[in-house]
Amino acid sequence: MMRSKVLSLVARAASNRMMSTATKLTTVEVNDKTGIATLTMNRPPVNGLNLELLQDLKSSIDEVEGNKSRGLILTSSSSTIFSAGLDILEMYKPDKDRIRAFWTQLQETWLALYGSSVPTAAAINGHSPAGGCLLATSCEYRVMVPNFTIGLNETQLGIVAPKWFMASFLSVLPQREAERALNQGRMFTTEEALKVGLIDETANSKEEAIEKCVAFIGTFAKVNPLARSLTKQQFRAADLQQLQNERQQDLEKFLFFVNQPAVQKGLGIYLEGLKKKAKKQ
Ligand SMILES: CCCC/C=C/CC(=O)SCCNC(=O)CCNC(=O)[C@H](O)C(C)(C)COP(=O)(O)OP(=O)(O)OC[C@H]1O[C@@H](n2cnc3c(N)ncnc32)[C@H](O)[C@@H]1OP(=O)(O)O
Repeated sequence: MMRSKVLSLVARAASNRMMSTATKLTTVEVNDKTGIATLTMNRPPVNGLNLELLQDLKSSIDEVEGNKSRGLILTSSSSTIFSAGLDILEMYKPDKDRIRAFWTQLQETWLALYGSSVPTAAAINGHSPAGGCLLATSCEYRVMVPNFTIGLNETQLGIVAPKWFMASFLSVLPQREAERALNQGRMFTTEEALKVGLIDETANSKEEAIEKCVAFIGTFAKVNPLARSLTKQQFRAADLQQLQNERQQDLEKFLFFVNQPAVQKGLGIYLEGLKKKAKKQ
């Protein structure tokens, strides 16, 4: 029996970056029986990670950290998309102040998720490119539904994944696999992802994926929570510290890169391609 506690009612959905409406972009439901929180992204059509969704994700993660949940499961309300990654509209012809806030928020959200003290798992119930893959690989365990794709495809867009994207990827894949996949901008099918170890299990539905995430989190039931979380944090400390130390440089590097005319041109062409494809469907 699930008592649905919507802990995070969030505001300011912006499918257009100038417009804000009172829609919740993330919800957190804590299961009374298991004590595990399910954090659901809800920004149609593709859970594009814009400033507001990133803010909501961060406050939901904080909420879960603060409410003594036994674990966090990240998933999506869409039946076909986990997250399409960063909202390209945030990076294409960007507003000067907003893009700073956007990247800073992305850093904060990653630090909170990758460094979370509670056990984390992703129920990947749809496509999960780029920033979507970053969120999934920031969790400790991944269960994915068949017939979708996951990966860091940045080079396909003519952009370069920052070091901390690579750190998350490398926490899951061996260096050789990670390097090759990133250089290729490779998207893995569910089956390929399982084979290479990018995901831990497959499931036939979102519900089954969540059950498997619950079972993973359950493996810690008899482990001392403080010892577990300190151990996790020691494993991740170097990656977290590196970004903490370089946050300002990382921001300036991103701004410099994204504002290059060639990068802007590439993003424009990519967006146009996405829009044409969407119209054809
Ligand atoms: C510069 C330093 C490093 C920066 C790091 C960046 C990391 C990133 O995350 S970059 C973003 C990379 N993401 C992608 O490449 C994903 C692109 N999207 C897709 O491949 C597909 O949309 C999908 C597989 C996720 C879903 O396919 P589906 O057929 O269901 O939906 P579509 O018809 O393609 O899309 C619907 C709608 O959404 C728009 N859209 C899709 N993805 C994005 C996005 N990432 N940002 C902004 N908008 C996106 C798409 O254009 C359609 O819009 P319209 O309905 O208005 O045409």
